[in-house]
Amino acid sequence: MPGARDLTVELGGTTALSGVSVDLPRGQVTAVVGGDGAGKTTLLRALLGRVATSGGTVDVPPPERIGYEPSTSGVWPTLSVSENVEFVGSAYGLSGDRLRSRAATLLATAGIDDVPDRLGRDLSGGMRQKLGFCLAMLHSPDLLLLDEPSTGVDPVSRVELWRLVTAAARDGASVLMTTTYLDEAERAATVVALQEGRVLASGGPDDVVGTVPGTVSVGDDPPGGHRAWRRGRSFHSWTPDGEEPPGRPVVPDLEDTLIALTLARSEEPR
Ligand SMILES: Nc1ncnc2c1ncn2[C@@H]1O[C@H](COP(=O)(O)OP(=O)(O)OP(=O)(O)O)[C@@H](O)[C@H]1O
Repeated sequence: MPGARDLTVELGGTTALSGVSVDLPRGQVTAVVGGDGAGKTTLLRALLGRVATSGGTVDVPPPERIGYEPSTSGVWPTLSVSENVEFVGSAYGLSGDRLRSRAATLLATAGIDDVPDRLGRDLSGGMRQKLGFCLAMLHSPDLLLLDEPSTGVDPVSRVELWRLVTAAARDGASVLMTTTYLDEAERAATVVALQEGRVLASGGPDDVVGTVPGTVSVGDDPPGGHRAWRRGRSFHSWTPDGEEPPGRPVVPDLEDTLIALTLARSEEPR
């Protein structure tokens, strides 16, 4: 199965990844989540072989069977939509009717088949990300790596992008996407949460939620201390085992879980 084992990457004196493992089964979406600097992009770059690893192994298809959408979308700003397709398609060795029919299907599914002459730089953020996705998919890759495809995209376009991502998996690709949106990650088959280059949690979303130690509780008022966070109009907080929760216990969602795990880890003896 494609994936990586015990990956360690050092970048300019920083340990960007430390002992990270990820399985990438065909037909499944794996979501990599984590805050700024957690190591998400480095993981993608290590899978692509674009960054030197100092430990661990990577097992992925050959480069021509991988599709990659960088966080900047990969769309060429001074080329039109059609020109982007032709340019990227030719880099994959696609041309003529084969390229045209593949591109037509992808662009229509993405809902961006009506602006063939618009320049990349004149597309809205959501349209640009959707075109970037189509470009990464042109050659029907076996492994699709998407770096924050939905960041800065409006909620409707995010739903459409998610539909494209799941369709790619349904067609048999292994899909790995990084995201800062936990509602998206909750719908993936597997979530890998990174923190400071290490795996904070990994598994099916429900399994990850089940790993919270202690209690997550909800209350209307901030309970004070650093163990509380705002959720809508309420405050959630995490309490270690053996301590009285300040509010009513709730079943945590993925967001609560990752905050609680981070708090629990920060209180572990070093
Ligand atoms: N070229 C580099 N030289 C030195 N350190 C780097 C380099 N690239 C990344 N890093 C560091 O490696 C760590 C992981 O960075 P990475 O870009 O993978 O995180 P990320 O989770 O993708 O974050 P973001 O969402 O902010 O891009 C960070 O501490 C970052 O500062």
